[in-house]
This record gives sequence, C-alpha cells and structure tokens, in this order.
Amino acid sequence: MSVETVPDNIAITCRKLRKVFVLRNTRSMKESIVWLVKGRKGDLSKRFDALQDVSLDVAQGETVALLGLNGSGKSTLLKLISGVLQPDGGTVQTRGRVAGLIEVGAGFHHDLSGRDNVYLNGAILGMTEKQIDTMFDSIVEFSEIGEFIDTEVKFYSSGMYLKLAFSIAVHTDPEIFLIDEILAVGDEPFQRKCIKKIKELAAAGKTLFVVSHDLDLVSTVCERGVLLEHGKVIMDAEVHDVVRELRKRSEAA
Ligand SMILES: Nc1ncnc2c1ncn2[C@@H]1O[C@H](COP(=O)(O)OP(=O)(O)OP(=O)(O)O)[C@@H](O)[C@H]1O
Repeated sequence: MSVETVPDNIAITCRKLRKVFVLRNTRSMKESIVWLVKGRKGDLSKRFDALQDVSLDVAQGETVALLGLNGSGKSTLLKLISGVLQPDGGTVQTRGRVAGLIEVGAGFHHDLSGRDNVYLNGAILGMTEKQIDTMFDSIVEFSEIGEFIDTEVKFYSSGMYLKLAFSIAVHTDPEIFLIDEILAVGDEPFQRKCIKKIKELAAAGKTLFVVSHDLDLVSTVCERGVLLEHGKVIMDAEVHDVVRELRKRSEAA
C-alpha cells in the first residue's frame, strides 16, 4: 500500500477509512436447525459498515469536535486514529505523540496500584522512568487520588480511573489529544478542571480531537466540527454551524 507524503503541518490524515464489524445474530434453535438442514446456506452473521470512506486532515493545533448521533461511528474513528483498532480499508497517519483518552481505564492494569499504573501508562505514552519520577507528585496532585494511589485500581470508581488517566495523559505532554466522552464520568469540580486544562492545551497549540454529546462544551473548546452519520462524514465546517445542523437533525429524529 502506498503511503502518501503528508505535509509537515498536518497532525492527522485519514484517507478512505473503512471499518466493518461482523454482527453475529442470535438465532432461535429452530432457525439454526433449518440453517443446518439446508446445508449451512446463507450466513448467520451480518457485516456492517461502521465507517465508510472517511477522509479528513487535521492540522497541527486544530481543535476538532467529532459529532453525530449514537452509533454514527465516532468512537470507532477515534480508535482507528489511536491505533486501538485497525482499518479494513484506507489509511490513517498521525504526526507527533498521541494520547488517547478513549475508554476510561483501558490502559490500566487492574491488579496493580495507581502508583504502578502511573509508571506503566507513562511508559506506554513514551515517558522514561526518570521523567515519570519528576512528574509523579504533580500527576497525583492533579488527579486528586491522594492516599488511594497505593490501592489496586480495581477498587477505584470510574471517576477515579478518569482522574488518574487524564492526569497521566496531560503530564506526558503529547502533541495530539484524542478525547472520547470521558469527561462525563468525572464530578463537576473535576470536569471544570479538565475543561480548563483542555482549553490550556488548545491555547498551547496542541491538536485536539474531541468526541462529546455536550454540544455547549465542544462549542467553547473546538473551532471545527465534523459531523458523522451512518459512518460517513456529512459535514465538516465551523463548529457552531455543525452544532446547529446536528441540533436540527436531532429534533427531526
Ligand atoms: N466491536 C464491535 N463489534 C460490532 N459492532 C460494533 C463494535 N464497535 C462498534 N460497533 C457498532 O458500530 C457502530 C458505531 O459505533 P461507535 O461506538 O463508533 O458509535 P458512536 O458514534 O461513538 O456512538 P455513541 O454516540 O453511542 O457513543 C454502532 O452501530 C456499534 O454498534
């Protein structure tokens, strides 16, 4: 597969991205027997295009909101960009270090303490042990985890997971932040703190790609909006215009 040369100022490039999921339908005993008797003709599973021909460029320092109704493919696109999922067609390229806050606690090892997970996650995000040593206290302070830092993370609440994951990610100083709806699980004061931090990251020229159903929030944080519907990009414009269009479609739905 040929990989095109991407200009220096482009942080994320998606070309004709496609993701297919196989849906294995639950069948009744009778249906399964008929299927067997007929010589296993036909398929018990269905293929489903979660993303179709998605192409977009995100420039360095751009703040982009990925919007759409439930099931439109937002999380799938973020997972393809972060490398958590592989595409079934097309290409995706990123320039610079990527921090993905996609599934709360996804990068955590449940039987390890918060402290050990800070080192594990920091290393995954490209930090050396020395760098993590230097930042450790600041990571714990921002996360508000306090003495629970030495507790196994399987005993953390989802909000605690989020706080620690967010704190580690912002301390690793990545160029690109992928954020999926995770702010929803934090309490109000922490949400405010996260939003303040996200705005600081945007002001510092970081590239942000944010999935959220909180349209007021994304309107204040992001400049550009990309609207997905049934796995396709149907609008890519100034965020306020895209939010207006999504609200119109939501009312009609
Ligand atoms: N692992 C999977 N296997 C099968 N289908 C999947 C899988 N992951 C996602 N899907 C399907 O792909 C479609 C897109 O899902 P995705 O999570 O990307 O949507 P979304 O826009 O993020 O939705 P939401 O707003 O509800 O979070 C959905 O129909 C979903 O059921």
